[in-house]
Amino acid sequence: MSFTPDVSRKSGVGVIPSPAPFFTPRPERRRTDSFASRLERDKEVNVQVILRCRPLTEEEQKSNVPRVISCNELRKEANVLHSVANKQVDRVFTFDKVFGPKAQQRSIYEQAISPIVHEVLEGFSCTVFAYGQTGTGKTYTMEGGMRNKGGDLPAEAGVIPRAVRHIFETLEAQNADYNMKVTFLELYNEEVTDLLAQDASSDDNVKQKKPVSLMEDGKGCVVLRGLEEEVVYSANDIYALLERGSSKRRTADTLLNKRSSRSHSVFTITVHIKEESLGDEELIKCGKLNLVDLAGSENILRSGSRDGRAREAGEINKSLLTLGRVINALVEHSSHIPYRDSKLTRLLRDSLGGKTKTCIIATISPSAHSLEETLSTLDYAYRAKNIKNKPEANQKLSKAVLLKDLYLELERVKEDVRAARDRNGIYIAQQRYAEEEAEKKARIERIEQLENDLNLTESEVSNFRDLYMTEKEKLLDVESDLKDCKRNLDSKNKELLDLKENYIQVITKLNEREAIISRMKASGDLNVWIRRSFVVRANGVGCDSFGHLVFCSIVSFLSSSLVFFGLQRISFHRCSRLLEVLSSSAILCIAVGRIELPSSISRSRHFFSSYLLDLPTKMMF
Ligand SMILES: Nc1ncnc2c1ncn2[C@@H]1O[C@H](COP(=O)(O)OP(=O)(O)OP(=O)(O)O)[C@@H](O)[C@H]1O
Repeated sequence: MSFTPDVSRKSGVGVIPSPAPFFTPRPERRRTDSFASRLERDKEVNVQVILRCRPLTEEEQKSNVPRVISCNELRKEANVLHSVANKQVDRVFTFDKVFGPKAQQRSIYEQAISPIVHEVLEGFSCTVFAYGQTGTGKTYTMEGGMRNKGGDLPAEAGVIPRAVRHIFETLEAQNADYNMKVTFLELYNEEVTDLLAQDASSDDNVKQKKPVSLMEDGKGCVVLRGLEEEVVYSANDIYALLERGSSKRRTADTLLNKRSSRSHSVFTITVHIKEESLGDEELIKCGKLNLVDLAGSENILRSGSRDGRAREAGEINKSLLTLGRVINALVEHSSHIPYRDSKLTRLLRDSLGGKTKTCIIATISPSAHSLEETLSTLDYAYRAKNIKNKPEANQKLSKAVLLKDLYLELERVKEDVRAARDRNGIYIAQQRYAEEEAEKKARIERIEQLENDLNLTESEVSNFRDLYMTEKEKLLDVESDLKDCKRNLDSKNKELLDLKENYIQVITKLNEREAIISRMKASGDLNVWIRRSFVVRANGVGCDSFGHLVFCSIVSFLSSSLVFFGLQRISFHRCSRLLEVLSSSAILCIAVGRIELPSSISRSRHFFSSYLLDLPTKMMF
């Protein structure tokens, strides 16, 4: 949470609201980013979530309410176990730290909060906020018992008084040169009021609280115009302010809590600490601790809230619902985070997804009667664990710049005092002042409304931009696919041309072959005649010996082949080659015939005759 209180104590007539000298660093104050700080900026840190389960109240113990929560502090687990009728609930939730009903305020502070306070003293902004159902111990955890009569802290002292003591003790032990301021505000029914402002009316029954306007500077930081900052010099000063502010908080008696807080409260400690000087330049670091006690989420039926109280509870639930929506949007990395939907989320903006280190203390009741609300709190808190913040140390200020600002501030205050003394300022009638104030308020609300609309439009524009970008990406993909297709088509066309060429070649060859075949067919009758004459000589006349067969074959073949080659006009070279083959075949015939004689004569004779008869045809192709 990073909000800037406007420190003008005297808001109203004739007073120029003075800017806070320290809180909004001006551009010229920004120092060149060191490598370390750049690294730091890149660091993302999850929101730390701590679970605290309160003990059963006396009434709950008396009425023997079953306990449904068991906490394992070592394993950082909370187990919800319950069975009613056919319904069985058995769920385990893990958190950064878990504190059971017996956990003491001191151990919670030392284990979970003390390291955060240490970060504040290092110049970071940190937020601790308690969230949970009504009556589960948020105020007890944050405030607890304030102080004993002697000024010591009691055992029930909560996070705020312990943090205050811790800060003072550490700075005193370091003998540090520091200055500390606190603010305390309340957010009730979407109205921010100052809990530290002196009451406008002396009548205790008419407790008019000073309204605070929630605005934004151009850099997204929330500015609280009219919120008083009290300078404090000791822990006791702070306790006194805390007690004063707490007593003004709106509380009510409900069925679930005798002193139920009906508002959200934010207690902020800002500390400026002088650093060891480097050469002539003296630097001042600024740490901020926001301690937030949220109003409890409430089941209106169970809390027994009626009429005004019910409306109040409705407002509380509405703002907590927006907080839930912001958490969901952050966890789901949505493009639009609905911070502007409630003042609570606007106040907590920097603590959720911003530059602040944040710790959420989720408080639950162990009672079976609160099971539904407990499960809701556990789911809520479990989800919040995934929120990432980018903590950044606050800009260090140089002492010279700080002094210049203080002088300017002093001059302004002097002028105001002079004007008041000399009655030299602007004086207007009370009625007119009230009217102008109402007008101003209406204008502020209108601006807020316009800002909301602008935000919505911006989010729509951003959605359209995203859509346009995705469409553009798709178009690029389609274009690249088209290019690939064109390239493929070109290569296929080329292949087709090659195939056509091949086809033409094949057709030409086929035609040539057909021509040869037709020529052969013309000579086919002669072949048949030669074959027949041979068959007559080999089979019909009959060969009385193998020698005779060979002789007949050779003569027959020579004669038929010579006739055939004559017809085919085959070159002499080819003819002589054929003769060579024929003679070697004949010799082979004789050799084979000799081996197989006498039984295989007729078979070999048939074989050789068919083989030799086909040979010229084979040679042709
Ligand atoms: N851990 C605890 N140990 C002892 N008592 C506790 C503890 N937590 C809460 N209580 C007691 O329970 C009661 C309700 O606590 P508290 O008012 O802090 O609840 P709350 O969550 O702030 O409620 P609401 O949202 O209504 O303000 C108080 O009487 C308080 O003392």
